[in-house]
Amino acid sequence: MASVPPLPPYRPRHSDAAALLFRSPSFSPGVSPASATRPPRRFPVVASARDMPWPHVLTVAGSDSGAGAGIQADIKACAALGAYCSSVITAVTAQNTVGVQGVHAVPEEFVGEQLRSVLSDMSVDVVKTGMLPSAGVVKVLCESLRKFPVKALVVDPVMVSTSGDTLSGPSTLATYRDELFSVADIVTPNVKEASKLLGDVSLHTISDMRNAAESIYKLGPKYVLVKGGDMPDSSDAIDVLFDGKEFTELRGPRIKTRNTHGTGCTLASCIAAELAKGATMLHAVQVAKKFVESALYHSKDLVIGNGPQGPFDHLFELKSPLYKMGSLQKFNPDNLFLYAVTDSGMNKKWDRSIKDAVKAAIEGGATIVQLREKDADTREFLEAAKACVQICKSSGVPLLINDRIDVALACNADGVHVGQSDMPAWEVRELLGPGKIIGVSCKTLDQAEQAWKDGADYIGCGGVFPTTTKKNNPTLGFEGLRTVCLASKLPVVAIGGINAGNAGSVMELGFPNLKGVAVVSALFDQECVAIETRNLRSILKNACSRS
Ligand SMILES: Cc1ncc(COP(=O)(O)OP(=O)(O)O)c(N)n1
Ligand SMILES: Cc1nc(C(=O)O)sc1CCOP(=O)(O)O
Ligand SMILES: [Mg+2]
Repeated sequence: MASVPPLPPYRPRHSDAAALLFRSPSFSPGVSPASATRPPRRFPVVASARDMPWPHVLTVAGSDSGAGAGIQADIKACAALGAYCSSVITAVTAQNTVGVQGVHAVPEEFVGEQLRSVLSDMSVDVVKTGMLPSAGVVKVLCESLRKFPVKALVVDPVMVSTSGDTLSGPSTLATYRDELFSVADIVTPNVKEASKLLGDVSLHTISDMRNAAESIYKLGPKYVLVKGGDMPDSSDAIDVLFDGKEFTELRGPRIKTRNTHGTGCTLASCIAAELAKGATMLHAVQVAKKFVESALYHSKDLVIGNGPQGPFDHLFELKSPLYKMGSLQKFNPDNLFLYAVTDSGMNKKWDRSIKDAVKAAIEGGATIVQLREKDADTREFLEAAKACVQICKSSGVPLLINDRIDVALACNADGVHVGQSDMPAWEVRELLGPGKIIGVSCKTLDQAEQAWKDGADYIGCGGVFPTTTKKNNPTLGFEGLRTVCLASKLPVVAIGGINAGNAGSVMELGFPNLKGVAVVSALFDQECVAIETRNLRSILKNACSRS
């Protein structure tokens, strides 16, 4: 795989932001010198700490002196995702970027005592396990969980470190399988661990991973996630999630870096943090995977230690203070089904506000909305965008902003759509963080490949038909759309000249990743937006049932 584009040189942006917020020791909100001519800014009154739930993960794992993995990684991962993380230490390891030099197990009784201290006092939502060095420790943990039940148990079956060192022996393996898996909500082995758990079966393909997930599922957990990050022959990092009925393949680009120490611990801790926040398992796994991918990406050139495996930066967000991880929206490609793109000229022509246009499109069944307001004033646009964020949020419809990353950040939209002459998608990802939706316009297979590498979530491909809405837009036709769909690893939405008369023929093309159509004039250059949207939606549904 070609390498991802280089990051720009490190700029301590957080210190700029801090400088703005905390100008001087005497700074107090609303009376900074710069605000002398502005009305004082009011900060919301925060509820007392007792009133605020704090999602709580307890990690039961080993300490890593190098702090890339183990307890240290778990605490950093949970903190990054906004969960509190308490810790029960099962072993103290001497390790660094070269490998594990020594392991000193904590006596089982003392593991029990730590568990009792935390579980009897603090309201733990989710327990996450890492290194459990002996069968005795597994038993002590199971006993504690019977006494102090929690909402979910995430088991990362750490048996071999990424450097290849054994962290728990064969007798522990049997206890793991017999006692811990049956009470686990999810077990997250990598391929090496899955192979060990199943008696050293060899795992080389996705189909092997699926079979392994199915076999481990039979040992009792509600979900199994077999992680393919170590599979050598793929340019993507593919994980397989199995819930006893369905397999979900989670795909991400493989980030080329030596700094991968602690990815397993981090992924499991992120899953635990999201579950503690109330996420579904699929959402938790998706967020966790995206988090690890982003952390690796942002840390790929960092240097700590001389060994082959370095740690990565869990708190990379601190360098990009604009990230809003707290508002992570799960992107569902099915949202692209009926994509309504607004147009300021058309709104003016029909004497409608942006807000009314969006309301009507949602009423008619639009599944995602993009504000494409090319000639609105920035202030007017931002006000309208903020109102639309509220409308869309209350209907569960994602709202994206065309071109304007600044507006998207200011109104906390769900994401942006950019084209080939706008800010590159990887820069957009840098600014928006891993949780936002990014769409990129692509007309060629190279552009589609680049969009994937840049971390986009979907591509818009067109013009499928001639359009008067976008000037000088080349028409690709069905053949061009087909070429891009076949090359794209991302879901695709078709755009350009699509209307009630031809939308059915687009959907009937039936390319698996062609998820819907994006439309401007057929919805917004019309007298009744809601009626046109409803009509188009039913045409699309009929076409899908035919193809
Ligand atoms: C869904 C979708 N696809 C393509 C575009 C076009 O974006 P871009 O090429 O940046 O052109 P402008 O919209 O900025 O004129 C889109 N907006 N939405
Ligand atoms: C905004 C846009 N992007 C296109 C592309 O090909 O990338 S075509 C287009 C305009 C689509 O408007 P209408 O639905 O009115 O034809
Ligand atoms: Mg653009």
